[in-house]
This record gives sequence, structure tokens and C-alpha cells, in this order.
Amino acid sequence: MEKEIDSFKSGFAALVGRTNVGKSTLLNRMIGRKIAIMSEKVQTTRNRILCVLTGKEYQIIFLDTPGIHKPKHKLGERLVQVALNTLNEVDIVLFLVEANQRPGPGDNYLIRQFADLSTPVALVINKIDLVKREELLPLIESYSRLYSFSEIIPVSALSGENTGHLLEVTISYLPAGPKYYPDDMVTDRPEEFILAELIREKVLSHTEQEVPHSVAVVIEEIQERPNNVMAIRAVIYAERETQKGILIGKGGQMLKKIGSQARADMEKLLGSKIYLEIRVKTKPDWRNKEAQLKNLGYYET
Ligand SMILES: Nc1nc2c(ncn2[C@@H]2O[C@H](COP(=O)(O)OP(=O)(O)OP(=O)(O)O)[C@@H](O)[C@H]2O)c(=O)[nH]1
Repeated sequence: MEKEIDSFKSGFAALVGRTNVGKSTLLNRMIGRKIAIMSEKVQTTRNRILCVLTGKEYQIIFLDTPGIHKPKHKLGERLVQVALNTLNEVDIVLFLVEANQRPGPGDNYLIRQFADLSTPVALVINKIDLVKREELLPLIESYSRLYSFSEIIPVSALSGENTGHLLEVTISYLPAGPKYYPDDMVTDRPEEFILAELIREKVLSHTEQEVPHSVAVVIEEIQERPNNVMAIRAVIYAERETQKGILIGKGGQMLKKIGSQARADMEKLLGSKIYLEIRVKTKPDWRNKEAQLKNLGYYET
């Protein structure tokens, strides 16, 4: 195909993969800025995060789909649906797997969803820094037996190895198109979402067991004040009183820690001085109540 230097290319790329394969890390690596939430614990990306990467001749809109997994409750079902709908709307699906793991039931489940897709799917083998080169070939072979991938690209999101190539390949799948977003636009998620995710990230990294996944964060108010100051009010919703207690901590210590670390990240991201006020409330069993899910912003149209 002849390269059309004059034409601008733009389109959508969906990042798909089991939880913890490194989607957020890869997205952040490609965008060059901390947008997606990162955590050691699984299932942290609940919402679809959209990032925009604009180059001289291209614009890629990345959709970071929520970790697809077998749904256990209503929130889970909804997440799977959102993720699958996304795949039909994009120009390329980047299917992320880990170099240090054989294809498992989670991957098979995802690959089965690809069967009805007309979108090209690229197999992106992440975390190649964790394995020896010679281990890659058998892994590629076993994935190739499961699906006919349009591309196979080994990368390390952590070190950045081969992520430039991944970028080039992604661009090659974009159609000629307009610049949808201004150059300086990195994400079209409402600011609230990213701010809430920064708080939830701190909750996840400081709490254990059943607390993290039953927590939702809502930004109630963002107020711009003089001298580049922003005042932000947030609520952390827990399912039970005991969890609320853990989140507040002895003498408010835990909440203080969560707050000051989230604030530091917010200041970095927004370049403003931040006044952050966080309260903790309980909303019993919110995960199974559709109306409450809607209130908490988990339903997208
Ligand atoms: N060694 C190594 N670790 C990586 C690499 N990419 C990501 N990780 C680590 O893998 C873990 C999960 O990464 P995330 O980016 O949070 O994964 P995710 O797929 O977004 O996870 P969810 O949000 O749960 O879907 C983190 O501890 C990352 O530091 C890589 O290329 N090499």
C-alpha cells in the first residue's frame, strides 16, 4: 500500500486483556502521563478510560476496556457488556497477555468473544522483561492455535521495549480521518472520573481483603478558587460499617494517608494547589442495586 503522507489518520484502539496484564501501564507508557489507575490488585479498571494520543500525522483514541471476567454480580455483567460493545466500534483491538503465563481460562474466555468480531485483533505479549527470548516462540505458537491474530507484538510496558513498534502498528490500522480532539487533550473523561480514580487507587494500595472492591469514589464538587487553587470534595462509599471504620482508621490516620497521597497526585496532574476533603459513607450492598450503580456513574450509554 502506498503511504499517504499528506493524509491525517485517526481512529480507535481498544486495550483488552485479563486483569493485571498491564493495560494501565501500557496506556500510561504510550500517553506518557499518569492517567489510568495502577495497582497490584486485580480488577482496578472499572470504567472505560479514554485517552487521546496525537502525533503529527495521527490521532489514536485509546479505549481502556474494563477487565473482562466472568460476571459474579450485576456490576460485573454490566462491565462485560460495556467492554464487548467497545470492541465492535474500534479500528483495532489490542489483546494484551502476559509473557510469563500460558493461555489460561481467562484468555480463552476473551478469545471466544473475538469470534464474532470483524475488527482486527493484535496479540500484544506484555512483560517480556520477565522471560527469556526462547520462551516467547512456544507462547506465540500456543496463542496462534487459538485465534488468527492480525499482528503479534511482544512488548514490555514497564521498560518501554518495543512499545514504539506497537504504536506504529496501531497507527497503520487507522483510517484517514479528522483530528477529533485538540492536540493538548489527553482524555475526554470528565475530570471527576480521573480524580475519583486517583483516590480509589490509594484506597486499593492501603487496604486489604474485601475492602477494595466494595469501594466506590464520587467527586461531589470541584471549585476553582483564585491563585490556581482547586477545592475538591469527595466521598468514599463503603458497603459496611466495618469497612468504613477501616477506611477512616484509628484517629483518622488511614483517611489522612489516602487523602494526602491522592492530593499529591492531583496536584501533579492538574498543576494546581488542591484542597481535598474526603468523607467516608456507607451504602449497603451497592454493587447489586442498579439505581445506585447509576448514581455512582457506572452506567454509560
Ligand atoms: N515486569 C513487568 N511488569 C509489568 C509490566 N506491565 C505492567 N506490569 C505490572 O503488572 C501489574 C499490573 O499492571 P496494570 O497496568 O495495573 O494492569 P491492568 O491490566 O491495567 O490491570 P486492571 O486495571 O486490573 O485491569 C503492575 O504491578 C505493573 O507494574 C511489564 O511490562 N513488565
